[in-house]
Formats: sequence, structure tokens, C-alpha cells
Amino acid sequence: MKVCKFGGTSLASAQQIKKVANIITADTSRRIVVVSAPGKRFDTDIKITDHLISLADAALSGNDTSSGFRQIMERYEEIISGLGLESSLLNDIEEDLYNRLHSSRKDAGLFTDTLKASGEDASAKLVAAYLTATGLSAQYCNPKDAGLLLNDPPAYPQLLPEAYGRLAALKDNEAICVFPGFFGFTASGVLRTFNRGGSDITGAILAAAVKAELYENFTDVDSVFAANPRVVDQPVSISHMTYREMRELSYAGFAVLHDEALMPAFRAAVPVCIKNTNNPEAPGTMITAERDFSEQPVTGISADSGFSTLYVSKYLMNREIGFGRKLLQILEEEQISYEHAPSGIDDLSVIIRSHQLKPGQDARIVERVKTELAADDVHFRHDFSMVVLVGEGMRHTTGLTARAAAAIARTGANIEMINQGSSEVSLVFGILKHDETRVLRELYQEFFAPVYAEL
Ligand SMILES: Nc1ncnc2c1ncn2[C@@H]1O[C@H](COP(=O)(O)OP(=O)(O)O)[C@@H](O)[C@H]1O
Ligand SMILES: N[C@@H](CC(=O)OP(=O)(O)O)C(=O)O
Repeated sequence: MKVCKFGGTSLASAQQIKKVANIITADTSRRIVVVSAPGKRFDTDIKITDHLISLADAALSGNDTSSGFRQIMERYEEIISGLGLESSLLNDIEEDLYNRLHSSRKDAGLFTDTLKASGEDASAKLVAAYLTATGLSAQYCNPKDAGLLLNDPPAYPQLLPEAYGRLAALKDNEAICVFPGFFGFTASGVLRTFNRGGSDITGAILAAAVKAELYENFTDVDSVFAANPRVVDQPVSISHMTYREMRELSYAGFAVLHDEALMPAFRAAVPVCIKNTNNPEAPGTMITAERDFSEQPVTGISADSGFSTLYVSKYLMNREIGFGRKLLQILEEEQISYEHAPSGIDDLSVIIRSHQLKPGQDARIVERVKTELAADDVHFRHDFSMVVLVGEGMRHTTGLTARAAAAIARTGANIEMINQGSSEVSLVFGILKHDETRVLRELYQEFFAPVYAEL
């Protein structure tokens, strides 16, 4: 049995949904189909999920919601008529959206989640109806009935491990199960979404639960490339990589697969294949626990912006027992998680995702660290990017950091931070955001241009 997930671009229009149906029809082992909300039809288009977030924002701030509501319904109307489906389905979707919009707004986050999730829910109903219309036996599956149980807010949304047992029953479904991605329910029945791109996680969870032979993740590119194709011109394809490599790359910018989608597949030893809905014959990228040794030490290079650094200096910091704990405790109390924490004898930098900082919070944290820890120098710096080189072969290769540092130096960018050795498969460079594109292209040239030369 295979679990297939189709991303927003694969469901953006009636024409795309027809391709999805052909893919499912072509292989009878594709029994569980996880869908995202309709995504972008063209570069400047707006995803249904973004429309839904705007609609929730408008409702919460007491603004007009009618035009946002209409725009969303127009997308569904176009899809339903393009697929020749009954208009009663459109009425059901409209009624459902209306009810969600008029549900309790007491908890703004949960209200927004309820609206956001409607995109995936409507998509699953549409796809199930279309598959049925083409003669397949297919059924919409409700995550609540199926038992996709999540932890309670405000903790970061995660599956409760006991959910796997109930979800395993999906493999006994007679009909093809069309399952909305991106959301689940707490034990008390409250709807919660994963964070953006989270339908990939749903797909991985179901694949693990039913112990699928393969988790196919259909998107709009033939494979995972060694660098973001929007930044590097025609990067080389990766035919095979490990879960660890993909996790590190998707953590920092490879938007093609959510980084949290790797662990469920890894734990259940389900191979993952990234494939293209627009070119399903292409072999795609296989992701497994091991891969054959290759001459190429670096598998991929990713880059992501939106980082801030909290720099703390205190003479004899290395002798002060508990300094690091106290610093991290301040961040914990401020509800901030951290990504890296490189340190020296008297200095420590804590790198965080900037979006977590509320207005004025950085100044408050600086003040707290200064007074509570009697630090000599404390300041925040913003607008950093992390560039990450990833490859299973890296730890066996000498001189790699020197090559990467020399390539970065050629761009004129300054290396603000290096994190090497914490992970066996990655090497992280902190640089200023405005250097990111140049650095990524130069690193790509350094490690992948010889591949072109050999072709
Ligand atoms: N290294 C990479 N390899 C392939 N695609 C990448 C990479 N980095 C970023 N992407 C982008 O990821 C996109 C696919 O992810 P996404 O937009 O989330 O698709 P979907 O709608 O199918 O979920 C591609 O169109 C591509 O632009
Ligand atoms: N629709 C949600 C969840 C998702 O996974 O979408 P996509 O598969 O289009 O990345 C989002 O936009 O975040």
C-alpha cells in the first residue's frame, strides 16, 4: 500500500485535479491520498490557505469579510464546474465555511486554525467526489473519526503517539481514503493545524501508521535539487538521499518537503519519494535511511533568512556554573526557542528565529540578561541567514570547511558564525541576509560546478 500526498500546486485547478486522478488510477496500490488546499495556479496567485488566513484576520479585527469569502468560493466554484461535479458540493463547502466564520472567536488562534483547515477539508471532499465520478471507489476521511489526535495548545502541535494505533485501521478501508492534510483534533475535540506546509506531516503520519511500502509526496518539480531552483539556475537533481540529509535541508529552506515529515517516516522505515504531478513518469527523489556511497561529499546546500543573534559577553563566563542555563531560562520565560548556541570563553551567542520576537521584546531580553546575569555586553543583531551544507559524506572529507569558507570569502561576505560538528551531516554558516543569494550561488559553484564539467 502506498500513501500519496498532493501539495497545493497539484490541486490548484480542475486541470491539476484531473492529473491527480490519473496518477491514482495508474497504480492500484495508491490507497490513501492526503491533500492540501488548492495552491497557486501561477506565480502571483494566492493560495487558498493565505486567503483563509486573511479572512480570519478580517473577522478578528471586525473588518468586512464578504469579499474575502466570495474570492474563496469563486476558486471552489471554478474547480467544481471544471470537474463537472454537482453544485450541491459547492453548497456544502459554502455552508461549512460560513459556519466556521461564525464560530467562536474567543480564542483567536483556534478560530484561525478552524478557518485555515477548511481549505484542506474542502479539497478532500472535492477530490473524493471527483475520483468517485471517474468510477473509482473513493471516500472522504475525517481526521476526527480516523483519530488524528494532537496535543493541547499552547504547546507546539504534535501527534499524540497513541494515535498511530487508531490510524492504522485506515489500511483496512475498502475504498480509497481521501484524507485532508494539515490538521487534527485534541482529545477534547478542538481542531488544531500543524504549521505551514503541514500536509506533508499528515502524509508521513498516515504512511507510518499503516506501514506503507512507500510515501509518495507529489509536488511541482521533478526532484529535489541540490539547491533552491529559484535561486540557482538549473541545479543538479538529487536521485537518492537519506532522511537525515532531507531533514537538515528542509529545516533551512528546501520548501519542497516539511522538515517534520521525515521523523514519522524514518521511525517506521517508510521510504519517501518526491515526485512531480506534472511529470509523474520522472523517477523523482528517493529518501531512505541509507544510501550508496558517492564521491560527492555535499548533497545539497540550503539557505534560510529570518534569524537574530543574542550576543552575550561576560568575563569568566566559562568559570560560572549555570550561566548557560540561566540565560536559556530567560529565553524560556520569554517563550523563545533557540536554533544554535555557539560559544567562546567569555562569550555566547544564541541564534533564534526572529519571528518569535514581539515588538520591544528584544530590548526587554537584553535588559534582563544584563541585570539578572550581570553580563558585560549584551545585544541583539537581526537580519541573519543560515546557509547549510548537507551531506552524509562530509564527515569523511577533509578540507571541506576551508573550501566553503574560501568560497564565501570570494563573495566579500563576512562569516558571522560557524556551527560545525554538532550534526554529523551538516555545516552551518551564519551570514547577513543581504549576502545570502551571492553566497548560495558561490557555494553551489564550488561544490557542484565540477559535476557539470564532467557531464
Ligand atoms: N532544493 C529544492 N528542490 C526542489 N524544489 C525546491 C527546492 N527548494 C525550494 N524548492 C521549491 O519547492 C517548491 C515545491 O514546494 P511547495 O511549493 O510547498 O509545493 P506543494 O504545493 O506541492 O506543496 C518547488 O516549486 C520549488 O520552487
Ligand atoms: N495548505 C497549507 C498546508 C500545506 O501543506 O500546503 P502545501 O502542500 O501547498 O505546502 C499551507 O499552505 O501551509
